[in-house]
Amino acid sequence: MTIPPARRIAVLGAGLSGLTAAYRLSTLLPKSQIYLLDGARQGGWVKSDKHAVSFTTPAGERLQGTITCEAGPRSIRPRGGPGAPAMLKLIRDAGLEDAIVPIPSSHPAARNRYLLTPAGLERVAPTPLALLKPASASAALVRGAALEPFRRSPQPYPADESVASFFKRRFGPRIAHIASAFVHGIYAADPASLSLRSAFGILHDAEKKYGSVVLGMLRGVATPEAKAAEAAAWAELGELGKKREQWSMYALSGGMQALTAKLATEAAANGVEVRCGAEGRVSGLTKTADGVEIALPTGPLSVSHVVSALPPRQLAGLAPQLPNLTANPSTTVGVVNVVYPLPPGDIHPDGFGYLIPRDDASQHAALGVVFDSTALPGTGDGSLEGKLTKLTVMMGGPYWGSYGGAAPSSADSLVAPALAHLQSTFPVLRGVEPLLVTPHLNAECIPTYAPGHGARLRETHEAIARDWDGRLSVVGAGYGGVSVNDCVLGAELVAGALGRGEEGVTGLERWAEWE
Ligand SMILES: C=Cc1c2[nH]c(c1C)Cc1[nH]c(c(CCC(=O)O)c1C)Cc1[nH]c(c(C)c1CCC(=O)O)Cc1[nH]c(c(C)c1C=C)C2
Repeated sequence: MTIPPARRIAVLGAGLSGLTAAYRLSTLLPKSQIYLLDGARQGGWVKSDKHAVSFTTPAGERLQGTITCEAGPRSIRPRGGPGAPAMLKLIRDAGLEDAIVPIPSSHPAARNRYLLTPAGLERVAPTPLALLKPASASAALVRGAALEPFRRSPQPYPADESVASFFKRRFGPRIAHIASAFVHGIYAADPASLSLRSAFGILHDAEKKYGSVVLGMLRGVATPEAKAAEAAAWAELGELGKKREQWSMYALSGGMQALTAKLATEAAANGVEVRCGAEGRVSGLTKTADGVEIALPTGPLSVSHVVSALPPRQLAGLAPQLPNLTANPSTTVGVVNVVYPLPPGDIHPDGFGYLIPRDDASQHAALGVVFDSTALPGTGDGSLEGKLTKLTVMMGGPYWGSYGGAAPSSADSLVAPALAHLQSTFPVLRGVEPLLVTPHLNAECIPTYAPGHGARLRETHEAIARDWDGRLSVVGAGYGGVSVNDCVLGAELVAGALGRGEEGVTGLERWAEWE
């Protein structure tokens, strides 16, 4: 049964998820009044800062221009689940197709990713040369993969477990240690605190179905229905869907903020009322007979439906009866952009960057380094490209939590350890003055899905459906994935359902049958 589309909808939170929901609702329900409310800045963790720089090259050439540094997400994946076509469709619909900067699969950033081990930087690829070095990480990965199919699975098979326990069980402690680097590079989390099923569900499914991760990956675990749905989503994108097959990732000219800024502009042009900053600070939600009353500094706002794109913990403060919203911690990440007046080739190997397994750079609390100049060419540095080197040091996460330390109180205190870390990896930088150093302390920016997350989402779904009369939906990284694609997908699913006039949309329907 369908009900008439809601007429007054408030979206809480103006990060990527909230902006996507508000923009899409404004296109699907042009006669409805949409509000976008956020007590902080528009854009959330997406922040592309422009900086003017001028410098003299080692050859004596005087250069000046503007460069873009990302404090948050910087690249997008054109594959890997239904979020990928959803993101590309959003970009196209918002009129940003021309801003896409594809990174082809043949590009060094796509081919070369490194691990920093006590022996130095090692390319993650099972090259014959690496395999001849028994101590190399690549050789360990190949050995681990060869032995994995012969390991037994526990009976009964666990409903969920931590990523650390899974890797130790299936591959042994050496590979579990290497895997910590990949967990740092996506979740900035301690593998012992992260749910395998919610973070790397494909590994859980592979072992459960085939008794072996390696066999499962070779045979594939996606259901025919999921494959068909994804193929249809790509087909709907026509030429663009075809073109992306050649890309390993893509970025946006002007940086990721080009997307959030465009969504905000388009939403406002479609009549969305945007209130960000003090006037958008929501202090309470009350269910009424025919909708929801939102407490704002300027007085109550009555709407027929609320879409929360707030972090679950923040929503818990507004709807304390809802279960499980405070079950997951979030991790704080230090992001330090450093720009040197040297060409990238003088500093680092060609590639995307490197990750660091647990403890291998603990004195700097370093998780990894992105080689921005080579990873994201063509995103806004114009004539300075190739003349300077932009690096981003990612720090903190579990080092400021379960690994034992505490988060620093200011972003400025990240500068010294970030520079020391770069100098220890690249001795050529000792004595080179950076052109620019911009530290950011992104407090509680990535949720760590604790084991059992999926089952808790099912309970939250049931509670919203039962207690909110179809008036509340939830979207955002706190629920169904931390990538920008996941954020867009969650918001699109909710906006699409509301746009079709569907009843009782919680945003957590995907977990309704979770076992
Ligand atoms: C070192 C810290 C981090 C780096 N990136 C992130 C952190 C915490 C954040 C991040 N990276 C990825 C995601 C999810 C998906 C997305 O939005 O695209 C998030 C939230 C993607 C990702 N990055 C790496 C891997 C293996 C993945 C998974 C998907 C893929 O293969 O692209 C590796 C990686 N991350 C960082 C570096 C330096 C690095 C590899 C060298 C930085």
